[in-house]
Amino acid sequence: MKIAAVIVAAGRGTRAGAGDPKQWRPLAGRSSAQHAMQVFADHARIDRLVLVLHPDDLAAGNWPAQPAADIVSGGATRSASVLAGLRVLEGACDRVLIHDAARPCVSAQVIDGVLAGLEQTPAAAPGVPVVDALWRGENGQVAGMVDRDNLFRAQTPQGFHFDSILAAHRAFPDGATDDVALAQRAKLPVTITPGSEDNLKITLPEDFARAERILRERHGHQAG
Ligand SMILES: Nc1ccn([C@@H]2O[C@H](COP(=O)(O)OP(=O)(O)OP(=O)(O)O)[C@@H](O)[C@H]2O)c(=O)n1
Ligand SMILES: C[C@](O)(CO)[C@H](O)COP(=O)(O)O
Repeated sequence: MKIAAVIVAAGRGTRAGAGDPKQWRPLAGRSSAQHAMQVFADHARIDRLVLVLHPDDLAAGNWPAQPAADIVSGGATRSASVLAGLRVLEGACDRVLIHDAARPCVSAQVIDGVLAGLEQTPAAAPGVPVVDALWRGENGQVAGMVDRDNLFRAQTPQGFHFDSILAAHRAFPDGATDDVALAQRAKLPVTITPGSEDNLKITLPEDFARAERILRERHGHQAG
């Protein structure tokens, strides 16, 4: 059983504010992309890593030498970037985990959960149950309550039987917000596996400080 991970790092991080793209800014001594890649590189069951880069970063030679990965140029959308990563793995793996470079605090436990989920269904991904009450707002006022039962916040890595997700990407070239959404369009059953509050995606400027705190606690003095 060959298992690969595709780390998508071809976005520009516009919501994270000015400066370098979020996946390349230093966090506890390394970039977010490098932290994320290292967790997959250190995992005993992952055989190969693919890093998908923005064409500008590729042209400028802006990516970490370690850990070792196949380097691929991404597309204008997240789905296009994922497909570029999948293409280089065709015929070379049985399972693939697709992960955001902007989620630096992923853990081996979250990865293990996804791999266990893939024993049940062709797709599996981590989710965190919604615990807060949910309101629907209109013009700044509460207009109603939304039932929180059975709602989850989606995370990555999202895992798949390789041939199933490649076929889904090819069948729906217009893409979807993430690979689970695409799997849903392709009618693949998706097992929800345990996510983690720590496995945040850096999206807004305030997310950097939270990710840095988690990484410093995890790595202690080694993180610099
Ligand atoms: N064309 C794209 C767009 C996104 N991503 C990657 O997909 C992940 C999650 O996407 P998101 O948080 O939306 O990243 P950005 O598109 O970079 O952010 P923004 O929407 O704020 O510009 C990130 O690791 C990002 O680099 C990608 O590889 N290719
Ligand atoms: C893939 C993802 O991280 C799952 O939570 C997410 O869909 C990325 O895009 P978003 O635009 O920030 O929702």
